[in-house]
This record gives sequence, structure tokens and C-alpha cells, in this order.
Amino acid sequence: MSAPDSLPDYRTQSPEVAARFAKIKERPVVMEIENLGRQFPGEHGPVTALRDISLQIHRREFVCVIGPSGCGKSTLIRIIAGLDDPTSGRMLVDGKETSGPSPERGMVFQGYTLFPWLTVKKNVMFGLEMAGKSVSEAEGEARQWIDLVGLSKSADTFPHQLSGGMKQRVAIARALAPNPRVLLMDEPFGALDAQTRAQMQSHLLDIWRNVDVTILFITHDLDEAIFLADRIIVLKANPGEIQEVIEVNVPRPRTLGQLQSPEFQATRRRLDELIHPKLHATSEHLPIVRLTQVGDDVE
Ligand SMILES: Nc1ncnc2c1ncn2[C@@H]1O[C@H](COP(=O)(O)OP(=O)(O)OP(=O)(O)O)[C@@H](O)[C@H]1O
Repeated sequence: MSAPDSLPDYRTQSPEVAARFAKIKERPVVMEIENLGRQFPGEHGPVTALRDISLQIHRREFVCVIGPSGCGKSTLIRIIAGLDDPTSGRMLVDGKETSGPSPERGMVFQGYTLFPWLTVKKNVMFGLEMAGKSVSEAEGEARQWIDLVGLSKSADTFPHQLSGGMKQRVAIARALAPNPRVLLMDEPFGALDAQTRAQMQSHLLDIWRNVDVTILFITHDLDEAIFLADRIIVLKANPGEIQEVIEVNVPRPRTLGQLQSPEFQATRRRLDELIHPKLHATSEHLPIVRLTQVGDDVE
């Protein structure tokens, strides 16, 4: 690994990466967010969870949103999913203003949200049948999605028989089955152990390569954001605003070996500066609440 001082500027792009971004920008805009704001009533007056968020996401782009706790990540994805309304601004998908949830926006949450009484196959078929497809049509399509996420052998098992990673693969298959334009993912791997999480990240990139879908992915994890994203939207808190948009200069296809590359480390350092600027200062000022007896010290 390079010494931190020898890291390149996180904005420097190789010709290959620059060409990739030029291509992305030529693609149509799938999702557009215009001056979005959300206020909540608070004890001491209104809380501005989001202020003036504007963003354009191109077809098949992979965008991660990251930021400190309370910066409005969940509020943003809930509004985009149509589960909450903004207090100002608007959102368009394929140029049309959205209101409320719609099959064009699929969602995967951190908690396991599969129907426990349905098999893997029936879980994936659910949205297709709701959309009016016949059972045989839904079954045929569900099989393809189950194959895509590598669960062909588990199609007839129930969620409780699956590991956490497998459940999230089913959740991804279920969200993708109705062919959404945008896949919204709210910390989908947050409850997984580190090894499964790394496997799922690679797996998600494989799926994304093979499906015409645009992904908006929320995470707390800096490495996860760099590993997955084309662009990272960094939010700040109080009020929740866009602090910086980073075009990730790590080439694709991404591999775990790149985690130590100078480009990866340079982006990581920048994210750290943006997200944890006062970490040390804050910890120095934490109040000390002693719950052990005097003299019972561990050091
Ligand atoms: N229903 C609500 N009523 C009042 N305030 C809310 C509500 N939902 C969110 N907020 C406030 O809006 C701000 C943003 O919250 P939000 O949960 O979107 O942040 P977040 O970035 O997802 O946080 P975390 O990373 O901790 O989950 C916070 O100050 C929060 O207290």
C-alpha cells in the first residue's frame, strides 16, 4: 500500500475511467431530483431533514449515497420510493413526475422483508402475479430471476431455511422481477457478516452488469460505496444537503484486490475527511460516566 502522502488526487481519472464517465453522461437521464426538501415538525421548531437536493442519474448508473447519521439518507430513499412526500421540489422518472410508490422503482431494505409463508419462487412470483401475469408466466419469469441470483436449487425452500445472504438475494430477485427502471437499496447488506457482505457486493455487481437497471444504494460503509459506485453522493447533516459528488476513479470490473490500490485509498481518504472531520475532537469531549468502582481500572 502507498504511504498516504503519495496518494494521487481522488479526482484524477485514468483515460479509461474518464471514457467510462463520458459514456455514462451520454446515456438518457432515468431519474431526476429537483430541489427536493423535507421538513419534519420538531420539539424546537421544524427539522430540515433534506434541503435543496438536486441530482440526475443516468441509465444503468450505479449511485451510492453516504453520509453521517441523521443526514437524511433514509428520508431521501423513502421519498424516492414514494413512501413519503417531499415538502418542496419534485422527482421525475423517465421525464415523468412521480407520486407514490410504483413498480418502476423496486426496493430492497436492510431487514429481511420476504413473506415467510411463501417459498423462494412464490416470493419472486408475487409482484408478477400482482401485475396481472398468469401463474405460468409468473413462474417462468421468476425462475429466470432466481437463476440470475444463483438460487436455482433453493426455489422451493422457505425463507427460514436460508442464510441472511441468500434471503437478500431473493429480495433482489423479487425487486428486479417486475423490471423496475430504478432499484433502490437501503443498506441492504447492513445486517450481514463481513465475509457474506463482501460476497454480496461482488454478486450485486454481477447482477447489475446483466440487467438493464439503474441503482441507488444507501450505505454507511465507505469501502462498500467505493467498491460499488460510479458516483458517490456525500450528504451532510443539519440540514441534510449534498456536500460533494465524487466520480469514483477506480476502474471496472471491480475486484477485492483494488481495495488497497492508490485510487481506492485516495477516495477513501476523501470520504473520511468529509464524513468524519471532527471524530477525534468529538470523542475528546464525550462526558465520562463512570459505572465501575474507583480502583477497579483495566489500565
Ligand atoms: N418522521 C420523522 N419525524 C421527525 N423527524 C424525523 C422523521 N424522520 C426523520 N426525521 C429527522 O430527519 C433527520 C434525518 O433523518 P434520517 O433518518 O433520514 O437520517 P439518516 O441519514 O438515514 O440517519 P441514520 O444513518 O442514522 O439512519 C434526522 O434529524 C431525523 O431525526
